[in-house]
Amino acid sequence: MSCSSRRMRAFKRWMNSQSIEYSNALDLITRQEDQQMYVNALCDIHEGDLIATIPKHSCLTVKSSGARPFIEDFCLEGYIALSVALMYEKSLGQQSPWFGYLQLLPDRNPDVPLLWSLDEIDELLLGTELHKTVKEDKALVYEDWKACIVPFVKSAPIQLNPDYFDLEQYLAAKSLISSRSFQIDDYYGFGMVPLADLFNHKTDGEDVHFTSVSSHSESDTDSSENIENPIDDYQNEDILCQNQNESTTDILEMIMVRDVKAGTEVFNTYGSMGNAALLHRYGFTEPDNPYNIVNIDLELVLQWSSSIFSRRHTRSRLSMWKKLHLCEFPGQQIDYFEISSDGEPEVELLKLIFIILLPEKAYNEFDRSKVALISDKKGIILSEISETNKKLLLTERVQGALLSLAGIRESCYGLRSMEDDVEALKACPFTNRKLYHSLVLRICERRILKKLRAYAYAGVRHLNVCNGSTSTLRKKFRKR
Ligand SMILES: C[S@@+](CC[C@H](N)C(=O)[O-])C[C@H]1O[C@@H](n2cnc3c(N)ncnc32)[C@H](O)[C@@H]1O
Repeated sequence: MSCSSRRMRAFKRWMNSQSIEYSNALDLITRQEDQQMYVNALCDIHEGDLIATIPKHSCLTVKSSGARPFIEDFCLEGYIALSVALMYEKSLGQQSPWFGYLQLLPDRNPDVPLLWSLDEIDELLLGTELHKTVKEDKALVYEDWKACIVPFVKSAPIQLNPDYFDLEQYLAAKSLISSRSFQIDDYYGFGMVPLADLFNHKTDGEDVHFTSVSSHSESDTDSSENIENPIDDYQNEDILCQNQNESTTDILEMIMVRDVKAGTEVFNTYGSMGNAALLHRYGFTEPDNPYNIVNIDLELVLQWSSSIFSRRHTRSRLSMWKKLHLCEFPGQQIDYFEISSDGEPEVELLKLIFIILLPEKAYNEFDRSKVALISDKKGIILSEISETNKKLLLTERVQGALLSLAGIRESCYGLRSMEDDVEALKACPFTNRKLYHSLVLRICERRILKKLRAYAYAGVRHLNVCNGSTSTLRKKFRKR
């Protein structure tokens, strides 16, 4: 019997000891090539079938861990507290009540970019939405470890083996928590949920819902809350601190939300996330993910503006846009603008570009009246422009600016062209997961930028047809 089959058998025995029950229609599989686990249907399973029940006390959380009193005394919270609980239980080895579960898990999830080396991050994530974020994450994790974990180990009232709490172990715990934890309820907060964490994710195509059944709800009738989405806001202390006294229910249920044929995989969903978020938290991407986005940083727009106009011009237009924005959305600061998966820029980006490009006379007029001229005859009130009528702002100059911005954003990916990336992906074995998923991310982001260019060009073409001035415009854009 292979090592992975032995571990799976031990896990099944442990589940039995914890009263975790699951349907005999489920096959828990470990793929030999890469040791990835997943769940298959052994026979047809139908919508509405209850396929598993998991007592909450079997989940590894801060509340259930033996380290709870020390964690609470030390006032650790959120993901730091759960990491300590996980490292503590691992340090106990066979003495831990979760040994049968922990022995099945990998030591860490090496696909999560937090665990990549700085060289890998620079090489594989250059230009992507994750490049800066992951570098910042790494620095923050080190600071957290130094500021919280080291003093905790030194001052804990019981002897802890520091080898199980070093930086490596903390990073390993963080990668597991990031990719395998679920929000349980207000009492338990979030934690590791055995069995539920063997299901892989499929965007908008899940087969099963993971649910907390409440038998003591306010209405005194049974109610259920879908907790399919593993704690997107797991650092939200408000949620974790509510109702500290008791858990309203004892079990979690997994219920089928569609039919699955025998022999096929049963998928959960981790939520509606683009590839950057999936790679960041779970270490994988999907080829056609409708939630992909690309951001254009405000900094980049200012860089573009300063390359054409004086600094004074850029500063005063920026502050006008900020004033207008804060009037509409008090307290909401914008540092970047989203480009959706179909290449549409968010309206605030168009407004900012529009204001930057207003000729001096029109700008002064706009400053007085808040009505901006979009042509000799037509004026618009900028605050009345929303996502639905934003195309009104697509003047010829705004479209030109969008093309320039798409070009500047594209240059962040370095010297390798999109075609190079596509070729590299074709040649990349799926088992080289870091390279494979970072290429998918780069390509899907660059496809969005291509669509942004098409969005701008489409407007340009439309205007040319209306104005009958195709050649002049073409020349203008070739020069840029
Ligand atoms: C909650 S676990 C799911 C079970 C996991 N396959 C295992 O071996 O334990 C989440 C991890 O599974 C992998 N995973 C989940 N869904 C995936 C998908 N659609 N494609 C590739 N990997 C996926 C990723 O490594 C992710 O971090």
